[in-house]
Amino acid sequence: MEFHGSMPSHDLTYSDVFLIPSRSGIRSRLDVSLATPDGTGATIPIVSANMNSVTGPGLAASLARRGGLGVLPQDMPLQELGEAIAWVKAQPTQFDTAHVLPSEATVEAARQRLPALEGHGIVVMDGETLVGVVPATRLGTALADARLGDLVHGRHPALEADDIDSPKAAFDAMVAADIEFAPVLRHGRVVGTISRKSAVRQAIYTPAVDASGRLRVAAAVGINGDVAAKAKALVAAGIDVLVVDTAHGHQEGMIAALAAIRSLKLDIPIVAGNVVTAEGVRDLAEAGATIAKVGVGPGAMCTTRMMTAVGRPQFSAVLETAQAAAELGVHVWADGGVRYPRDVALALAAGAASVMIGSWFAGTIEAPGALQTDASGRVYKLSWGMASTKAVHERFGRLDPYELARRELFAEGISGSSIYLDPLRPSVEDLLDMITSGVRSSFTYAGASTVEEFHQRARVGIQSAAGYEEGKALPVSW
Ligand SMILES: NC(=O)C1=CN([C@@H]2O[C@H](COP(=O)(O)OP(=O)(O)OC[C@H]3O[C@@H](n4cnc5c(N)ncnc54)[C@H](OP(=O)(O)O)[C@@H]3O)[C@@H](O)[C@H]2O)C=CC1
Ligand SMILES: Nc1nc2c(ncn2[C@@H]2O[C@H](COP(=O)(O)O)[C@@H](O)[C@H]2O)c(=O)[nH]1
Ligand SMILES: [K+]
Repeated sequence: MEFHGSMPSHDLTYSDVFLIPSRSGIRSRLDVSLATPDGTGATIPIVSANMNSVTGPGLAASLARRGGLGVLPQDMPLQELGEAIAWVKAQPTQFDTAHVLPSEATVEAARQRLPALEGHGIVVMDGETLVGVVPATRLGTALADARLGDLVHGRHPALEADDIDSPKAAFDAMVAADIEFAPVLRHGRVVGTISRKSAVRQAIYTPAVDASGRLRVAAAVGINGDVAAKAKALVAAGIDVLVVDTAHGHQEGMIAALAAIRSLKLDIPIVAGNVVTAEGVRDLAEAGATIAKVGVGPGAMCTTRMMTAVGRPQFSAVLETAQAAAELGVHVWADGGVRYPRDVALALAAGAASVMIGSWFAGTIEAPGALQTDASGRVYKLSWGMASTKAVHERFGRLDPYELARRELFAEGISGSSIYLDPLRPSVEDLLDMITSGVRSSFTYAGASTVEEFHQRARVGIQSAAGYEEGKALPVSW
């Protein structure tokens, strides 16, 4: 990356900067590879944050199916983590995971899973028997206490897995049957679902899979307790990447945790953070991390900057740490503060190998937790910071009340935030479409066909607040 003009002496965040187009030999945005060079096997440079409101098994599977990587949070009990990892590994790579409910379930229960929007549906099953399909749009008009079984009318067409020899064949079959969405069967058993959109996605994305062809997944550990034992258990459960995570990653406790993990000689990428300086990256790399997680304070749920003044504008944090990482042959994940596809492009321009997204993904169908509806009918999910009073309470609820009260005093995050689903992009996959199409386009503007080339070729300028404002669309006349 190079600055257009001179490099400023003050630190910059994503809104302060923009990308300048340069002569390009890339003819199509589809000629761009978004695969990350960080050794995680992800085919798009997107990871989901290890936050309880963001990454559960459902989101991790959908993300990996489109080439990204979900990081399960350190707060899940080990047994639950093991089950979540096994569940992700058992999900189809080619088809979507079905939203299954029994015929006795109510419309209300279904509404907590899916918004009443086209392209989605509930597969109604009693045990192994397929009863039928309720398109999600039907949930908008049905009575809340109606049984799903009573909403199944006629036989909704299903697709035979073995008949679908290409995404286009699946798409065409749905057009011919005049449906947006179908269950997929193999030998009479439901093996997943497919929609017109997911058929198109299948042709564009490459799933992130392990050596056995199963979806990849990561999990996080903190720095306290028997870190090595937990890391070992997670690797035995099947994780592909380990994340060692704490607010202040440049501390002796982290170095000791990494030393304990190093002694296990695990053959997977080890991510550690969070840091925002070159020295931080050097110390983590020396202790055994292959990826440094970068970002203190940019997160949407994060109050660290206002509580402590500590942190660093994220563009400069990524730029400095990525330069240090490149010298050491390690990588950087840019963690936090991403609100638009442009932020992902700028994090990659600054040298990040992957970009971690939290709160934006909390407002999706796949995020953990039930959908809620506000007084005006808008659908949202709850989110909260991992250092918030709520998270601390859940993490240490089993402790002695005095110890819990002591820890709650140190909260550095928001406990209750409503993240609204975008009616045009209710699924994490819709957000991935938006992000990756934006970033593919950024790459071609820079004449780059890979993440490494983008690191080399990106030209970044500095803009005023008015410059940033000018870039926004104006949905109403002025
Ligand atoms: N990226 C960011 O900006 C931030 C992210 N977070 C996220 O919140 C979650 C919880 O993290 P965390 O609070 O570190 O909890 P952890 O359970 O990982 O514990 C952190 C350990 O470090 C010690 N410590 C020393 N100084 C600090 C400090 N300034 N802040 C926090 N701990 C410190 C703590 O001791 P003691 O409690 O006795 O002080 C404790 O032993 C993580 O997922 C983390 O990523 C949290 C804050 C900022
Ligand atoms: N200071 C805090 N940081 C937090 C907390 N919970 C999460 N985080 C960090 O934010 C990113 C995600 O950022 P987002 O803008 O995409 O939401 C996450 O990975 C953590 O590093 C918190 O309670 N306090
Ligand atoms: K913030």
